[in-house]
Amino acid sequence: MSIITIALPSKGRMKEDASAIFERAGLPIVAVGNERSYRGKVEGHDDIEIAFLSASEIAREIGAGTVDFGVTGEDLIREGLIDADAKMEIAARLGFGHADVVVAVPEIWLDVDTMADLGDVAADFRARHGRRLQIATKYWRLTQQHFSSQHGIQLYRIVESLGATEGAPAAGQADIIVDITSTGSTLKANHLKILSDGVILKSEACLVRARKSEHETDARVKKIVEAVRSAL
Ligand SMILES: Nc1ncnc2c1ncn2[C@@H]1O[C@H](COP(=O)(O)OP(=O)(O)OP(=O)(O)O)[C@@H](O)[C@H]1O
Ligand SMILES: O=P(O)(O)OC[C@H]1O[C@H](OP(=O)(O)OP(=O)(O)O)[C@H](O)[C@@H]1O
Repeated sequence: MSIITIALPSKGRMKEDASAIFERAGLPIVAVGNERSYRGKVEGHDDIEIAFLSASEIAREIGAGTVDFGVTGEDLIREGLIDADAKMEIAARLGFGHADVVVAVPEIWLDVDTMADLGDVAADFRARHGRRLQIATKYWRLTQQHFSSQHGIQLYRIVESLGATEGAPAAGQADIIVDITSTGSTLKANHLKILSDGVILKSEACLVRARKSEHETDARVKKIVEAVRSAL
């Protein structure tokens, strides 16, 4: 019988919650070898293999179809995969790892409250400042979709930020940001405000299935989804 592979977070904020859900689903996970091993099994199910990977790697492996299921954030899936819906299905939203991907601007931009206002700012930016509006983010794809496709804003430049994104405007590295927020305290501490229509994605941890034709005739696939859903 073929092996079904499930990728779970090996570290970080989603690790414990992901394991707990599988435990409640009646699919208790045990490490193969010692505690530090990146391979696991599901007790009593020799045909299921667990791969412990980082949350962003899980998105990539789902896209490549090298694993059957994964638990990761929807933000990482939609940012990491071109045409995500063709490659994967969100089988369950798991109720943890909540974070919103948002557009935030300096609080002192008093007359900028919407994406349309921001579009006006972007259009004037070069004339006023001699350069394009700069957006600090690690979410390139989501930013481009939201600005260009959804709001028709083309005049901007993305400045890649790999951390402390909220500090970029004060540091003069960018004018505004696109990043995740959960409590909002980091935005507040950096005097940034979310635009009223600036929520790009409401993300949470999801059970994601790679779309593979062999899943259609595999009863185990349906069983895993049902077990996880029943644990929520
Ligand atoms: N406050 C938060 N800060 C960062 N990520 C959060 C937060 N709340 C929820 N998340 C979610 O957690 C996921 C990222 O988790 P984690 O930081 O463990 O992954 P990762 O370790 O960053 O992966 P990698 O190491 O490859 O970058 C994302 O889906 C993100 O939306
Ligand atoms: O809205 P808040 O509750 O303030 O959370 C949002 C912040 O948390 C995350 O950073 P974190 O310090 O966790 O580091 P990371 O991005 O490297 O995971 C995220 O990148 C934001 O900066």
